[in-house]
Amino acid sequence: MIHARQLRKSFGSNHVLHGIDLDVQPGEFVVMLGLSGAGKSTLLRCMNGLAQPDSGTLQVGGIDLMARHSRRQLARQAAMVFQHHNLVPRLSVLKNVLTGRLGALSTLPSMLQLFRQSDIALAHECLERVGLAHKAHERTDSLSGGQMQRVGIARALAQQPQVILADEPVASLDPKTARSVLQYLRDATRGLGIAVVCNLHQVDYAREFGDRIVGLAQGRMVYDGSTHGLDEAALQAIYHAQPQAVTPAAPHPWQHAIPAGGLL
Ligand SMILES: Nc1ncnc2c1ncn2[C@@H]1O[C@H](COP(=O)(O)OP(=O)(O)OP(=O)(O)O)[C@@H](O)[C@H]1O
Repeated sequence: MIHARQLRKSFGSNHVLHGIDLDVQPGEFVVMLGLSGAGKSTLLRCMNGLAQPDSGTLQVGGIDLMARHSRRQLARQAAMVFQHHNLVPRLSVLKNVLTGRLGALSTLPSMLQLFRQSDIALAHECLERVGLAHKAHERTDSLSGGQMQRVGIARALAQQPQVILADEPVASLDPKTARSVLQYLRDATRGLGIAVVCNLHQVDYAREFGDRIVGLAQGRMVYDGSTHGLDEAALQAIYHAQPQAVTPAAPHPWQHAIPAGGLL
């Protein structure tokens, strides 16, 4: 699904990603943790084709993101769920979900938004997966924040992607609603074998919903392992990072979980 090797990205003199190695399998729910500025969004943006890595290799759903590719080609493999859901408020819930099908239409039908019956059926099915089938014909701005985020998930599912990239999808939601949204995201993607990489700031949610945790600190992967292995030492490395201390010469108890070559 996702294969990154020695991925590096800088903005001018700001070296943001320092050689990331990451493999994500179908159906896996990977939560990415790290301080603000650790490089989590930049890594997701590289995977979504919104940022171009400087070097290394990166494949998402079989597409080589270091080579030329079309947005449409990538949209069929990777869908994004945003913090502020990026929906069109005045459109119906169903129409917002159908925008996830635009990349699958040829140019003219896409410009005229002429959806096929099969696209409409799929959009209804995606709404059902997030428990919102009954809201299909309501205006999107009549929904609550949690419901809107579920529409964002349904739109991503409607792309029929192999990978969903979620950038802090529950940052603006109360804890109960946040849990319900993450539950829908996990259940829907697991049922369909879609790989998820989800940036979160809440360690509790990461432990509850992640199959696996990836910890970034100052653009380096300092933890890659199970939720059970996310102990104090791992949290210390992620949130109080001194990257020069995290080297093969000074192993941490959880270091076995990090792929070879993934520390520098
Ligand atoms: N388009 C850009 N142009 C210049 N610098 C950028 C750009 N995008 C990100 N950066 C810089 O890259 C670094 C990492 O930012 P990034 O948003 O990836 O971190 P993050 O871990 O996602 O943080 P947060 O949790 O706050 O979203 C920061 O120093 C940021 O200023």
